[in-house]
Amino acid sequence: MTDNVVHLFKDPPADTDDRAPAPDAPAADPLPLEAAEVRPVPVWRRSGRAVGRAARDERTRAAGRAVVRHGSYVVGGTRIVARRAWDGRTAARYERMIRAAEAAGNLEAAAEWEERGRQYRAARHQRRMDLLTSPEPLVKNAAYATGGTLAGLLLLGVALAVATKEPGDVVTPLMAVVEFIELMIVIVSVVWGPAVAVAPWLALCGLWAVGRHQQAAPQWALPAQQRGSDAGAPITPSVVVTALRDLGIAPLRKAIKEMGDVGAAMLSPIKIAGCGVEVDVTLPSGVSTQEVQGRRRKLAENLARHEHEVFITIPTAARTVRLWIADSGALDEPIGPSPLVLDAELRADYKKGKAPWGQDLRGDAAALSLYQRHMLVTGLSNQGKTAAVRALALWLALDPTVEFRIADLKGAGDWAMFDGIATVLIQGPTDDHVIQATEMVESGVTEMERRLTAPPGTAFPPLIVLVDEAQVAFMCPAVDEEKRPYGGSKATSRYFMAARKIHNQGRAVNVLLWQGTQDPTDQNLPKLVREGAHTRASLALGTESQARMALGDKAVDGGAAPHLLRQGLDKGTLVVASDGIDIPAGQASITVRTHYIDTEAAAEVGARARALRDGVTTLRVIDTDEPTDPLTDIAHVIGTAPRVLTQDVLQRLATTNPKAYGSWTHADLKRVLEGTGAQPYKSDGRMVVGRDRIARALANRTNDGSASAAQ
Ligand SMILES: Nc1ncnc2c1ncn2[C@@H]1O[C@H](COP(=O)(O)OP(=O)(O)OP(=O)(O)O)[C@@H](O)[C@H]1O
Repeated sequence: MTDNVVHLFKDPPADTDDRAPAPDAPAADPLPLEAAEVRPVPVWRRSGRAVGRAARDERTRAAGRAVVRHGSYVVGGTRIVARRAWDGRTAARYERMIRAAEAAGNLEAAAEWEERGRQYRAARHQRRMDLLTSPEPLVKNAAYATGGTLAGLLLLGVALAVATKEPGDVVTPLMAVVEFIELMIVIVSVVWGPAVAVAPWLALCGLWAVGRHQQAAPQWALPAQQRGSDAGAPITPSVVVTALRDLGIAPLRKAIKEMGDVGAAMLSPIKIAGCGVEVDVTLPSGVSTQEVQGRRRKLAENLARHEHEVFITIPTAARTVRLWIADSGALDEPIGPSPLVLDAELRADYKKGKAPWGQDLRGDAAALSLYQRHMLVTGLSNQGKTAAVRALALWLALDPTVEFRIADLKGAGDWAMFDGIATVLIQGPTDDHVIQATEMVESGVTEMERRLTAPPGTAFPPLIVLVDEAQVAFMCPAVDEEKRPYGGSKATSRYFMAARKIHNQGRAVNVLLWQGTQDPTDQNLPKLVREGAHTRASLALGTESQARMALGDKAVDGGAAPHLLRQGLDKGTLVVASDGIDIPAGQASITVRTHYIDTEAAAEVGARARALRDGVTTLRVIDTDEPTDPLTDIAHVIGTAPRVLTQDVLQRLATTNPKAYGSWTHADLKRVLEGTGAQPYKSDGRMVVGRDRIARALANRTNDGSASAAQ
């Protein structure tokens, strides 16, 4: 019969699993390795993997998060509503505020809250006592009200009956009220059932809404846009308090925990300040302002900002730190061009004016008074030091009474636009340039000493002696013929001693030293020279110890942190310590983002400054080995001015060629010019040398020369 069976499938598969091999069957070959590995995986393991895959699937996780989130909203909302109700019914709020004030060490506020709590309790007690005695008047009042209403309705009915002449109308108003009440009862009896059914759901929705509004769910369960994307999030009191709490300062954490919800009592109102916000934090007792300052990076990260976007300063109020928190990325936006470039009519006033330098972090204009202040600007290389000092010099150049003597010891042409403005312009990095720069500073000392011996009441035009890249001078190994070094910081070091002398006495007679220096060390910027400057400003620096050199301990202890500026990114941003700039009360320094005036724009401003001046001749120091021709040199130092004071001629000659003219007196000048027809003469009561007379003397000499040559 089996032969007659027709299989409905082709070659049925051999079911090797279920059937044991026949005892007499030949032993099967052992399975090759590959075959062993593809053995089916047990069902339990496959199901486990499938469950794991499903659990890891993003859709499952999103669904899980949604369930937890919405559940948490309800639970959190219930907690919040319950606490609000509890706060409303009890004195818990006052207790909490007292604890917060105590934790913050503010005993005055604690006493005030205690008093408010006492008043609240007294009022509550009074209400309860009133409740005990209230039923009798309540009943009475209800009886009066009912009687009054009935009487009123009847009166109305009587009036109606008189009007309609229907005696039955007396009760019409009364019946209308009865019918209305009946209708209400019907409505309530109809609505009551569904209302009772719906009310719990409405309450649930309300609690959910409260929880959702307060984001009362774990961070990980929140929607993606609220979770972890707090970079640049607005700064709210709770964000600041949480950031402070998580700063890792145990007493601060403990105090904030004790304050609970009212930790924000430590904060002043958060104010918009430029491209960021500002808030003062009164620290609880036991927490020092220094501890908070020392954790700037952590605080910034807790506030979802970069370190350079948070500034911590110490205002006047005790135990208080002032936080300035930039809007995310705002500090990387450039500030606008300088008013010097924008306003072609701008003029400077050395004494009363302020140089428009840039903006402070609040976005307010930062202007610096340069009146009688020595200046030191430091920073790492290529951070904008020259541009910052030059911006100030360009502004001051718009006051034609100011004389500049400039040595640029880099010599890359950054100061070339001062040709025709400065009376001395040295540009170059070699030892020879340092020697000339030193002699230029020494000529400043000579001028200062002359002024110091002038009769009291003499007015002195400002003289700015400016050395850019002054570290080159301090590091110069050259020595003069008396073996005195030009560089270094010994008592015999010529640059150092000249700088110190100007620092010590130059201010009162308007002889001021401005120095720009790079990457300060004790060697390239000696302590006495750093301390002598009234205005100290620093661009990005490498270390805190350099910041201390640049700005002084007081400024750094007060929060100045140029070492935290970002090299390369914060170009042109300076931390400034000076009484010439408005610094918020209690702060020791201010951060200024300077306007950048590039070399081209600087040349334009320079041209305007030159036009305001009366033909200044810039001396590029003459090679001292050249033979001297006094008449030509005098003509050169007079330049295009019609006449120059003999004193100034002597001084310019000494600057140009100190070897030849350094020791010259009025008598020498007179001797040389005698018989040339260009002798010094009196003009407005002062001895001067006239340009035209010198030119004539030179021309006569040439003619004489050519005449004698012709003979
Ligand atoms: N206020 C500014 N804003 C933006 N960028 C600036 C500013 N000032 C300078 N820079 C940029 O920094 C570069 C270097 O400026 P600068 O030559 O003034 O630096 P430096 O510190 O004097 O350099 P070095 O010490 O090497 O002489 C400029 O070419 C410019 O690109």
